[in-house]
Amino acid sequence: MLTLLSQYRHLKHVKYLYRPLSVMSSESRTGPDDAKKPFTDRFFDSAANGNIEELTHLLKATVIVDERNDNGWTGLMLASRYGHANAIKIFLEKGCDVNLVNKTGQTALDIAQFWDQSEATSLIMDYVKHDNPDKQLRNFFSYNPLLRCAEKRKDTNWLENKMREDSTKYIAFCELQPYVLSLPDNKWKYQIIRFCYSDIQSCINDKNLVVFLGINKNGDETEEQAVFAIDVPDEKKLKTINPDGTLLQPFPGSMMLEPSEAGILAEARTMLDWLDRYKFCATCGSSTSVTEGGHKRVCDKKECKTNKGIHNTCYPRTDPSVIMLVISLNGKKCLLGRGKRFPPKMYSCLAGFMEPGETIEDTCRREVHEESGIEVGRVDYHSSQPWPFPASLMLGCLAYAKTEHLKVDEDELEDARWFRRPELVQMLTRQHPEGLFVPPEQAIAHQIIKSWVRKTTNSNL
Ligand SMILES: NC(=O)c1ccc[n+]([C@@H]2O[C@H](COP(=O)([O-])OP(=O)(O)OC[C@H]3O[C@@H](n4cnc5c(N)ncnc54)[C@H](O)[C@@H]3O)[C@@H](O)[C@H]2O)c1
Ligand SMILES: [Mg+2]
Ligand SMILES: [Mg+2]
Ligand SMILES: [Mg+2]
Ligand SMILES: [Zn+2]
Repeated sequence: MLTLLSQYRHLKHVKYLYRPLSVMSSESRTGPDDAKKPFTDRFFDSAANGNIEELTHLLKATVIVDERNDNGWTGLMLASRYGHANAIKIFLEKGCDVNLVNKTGQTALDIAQFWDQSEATSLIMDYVKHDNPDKQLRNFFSYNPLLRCAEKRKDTNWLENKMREDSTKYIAFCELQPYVLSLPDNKWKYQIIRFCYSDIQSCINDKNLVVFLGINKNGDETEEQAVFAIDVPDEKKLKTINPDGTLLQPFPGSMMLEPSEAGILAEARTMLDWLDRYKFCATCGSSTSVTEGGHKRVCDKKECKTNKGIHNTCYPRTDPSVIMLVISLNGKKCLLGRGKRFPPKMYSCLAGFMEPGETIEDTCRREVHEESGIEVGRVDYHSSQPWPFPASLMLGCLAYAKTEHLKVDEDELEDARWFRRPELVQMLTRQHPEGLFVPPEQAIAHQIIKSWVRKTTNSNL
């Protein structure tokens, strides 16, 4: 507590550091000349000054809601710094990204709290709470809005009726790529197309893989709108039903889906992949039949061991993997590596699959040691993320190093390095002088790195 207080006292003296340059200059530059200023300057000034009329006008034009100034500040951050509630409401209504950090690693919420802007703080907190009622960090691919209704999977009549109901929706995949509409003017660029039974009927036959994904929570409750995923191997069939659609590549395509769409994709893609690749009984090699709305495969050979009792080989698989940010002995540096297949200049957290009989903590220690030679002591859990390529569950951790000397496993990594906090901020905000960067915000690696950077905002690193 004492340390926290002394840190805070120290910071009170350096508050001026957070004063954005564009605001300082704007104070002497109001009046008729304003219209001549570059668009982005006017945008940042109107956010900082709470000029609602100008802000609304500019946001209708070319300025995008998450535009950043030279210090990495967004309009929301500036409005939060000066407590302009109405400007904050506009940014939130426009779907701005509340998670972005500026060059000093602060989010708009951090800034509002730091400057004691109580209305701004509660507006952003309410927004985050609404978006995420349990207030825990949620990662991309985890926002599946469907109620899975596992109890309905065994009700064959219910499922068969649901498949044919008018309100039921189908999302279609071809080679594990969803059939989507492109939304060029949106922040999220693609939407998965929903087909009705009458649209897709011609594609359903005995051979098609179909999975019951769940019930749409937002639909009319009396209607119980069911959602299914269907594999349609022939793209041309989909084109005849809806010529405006296209197939979405996993990278970077699926990262450009609206988060709830990406959540549905995470369930559907892993399920269809499993159904397609696990056609035979793992115990006796016989063919299997799909049951329980696509969530189970049962061996066709009656006498097979798997038909007595419950066997995990009948159910879809999920492969737990750890992903960890290793923090140096003195707490000032973090370890990132470059996988051999990464895009040039990208560095990320080390990661690896869990082995049978291991704890999460021990997997972190083993994988870090294998890949970098570093010994890890304490491991803290951070958050998790479904990673449907094809069936990983990423378990994100912070791992505290006991040693510093690197011995990189050249079979897996091209490079691994210790990075200091200022460099990580540059990499997160894509302002690194050598062009180095970390994965995008949709990846859990980005969120773990960002949360360490945020946690250490007030320290002298
Ligand atoms: N979401 C993210 O931010 C993020 C970032 C990095 C890695 N990942 C994912 O983490 C996962 C694990 O990382 P990694 O590849 O470094 O693991 P890793 O370090 O354990 O090395 C991969 C090797 O592990 C072996 N392996 C053991 N179990 C496996 C399984 N179930 N599936 C495939 N290979 C298995 C294979 O020999 C493979 O070549 C990958 O799926 C990767 O896509 C996600
Ligand atoms: Mg690895
Ligand atoms: Mg490894
Ligand atoms: Mg491994
Ligand atoms: Zn069998």
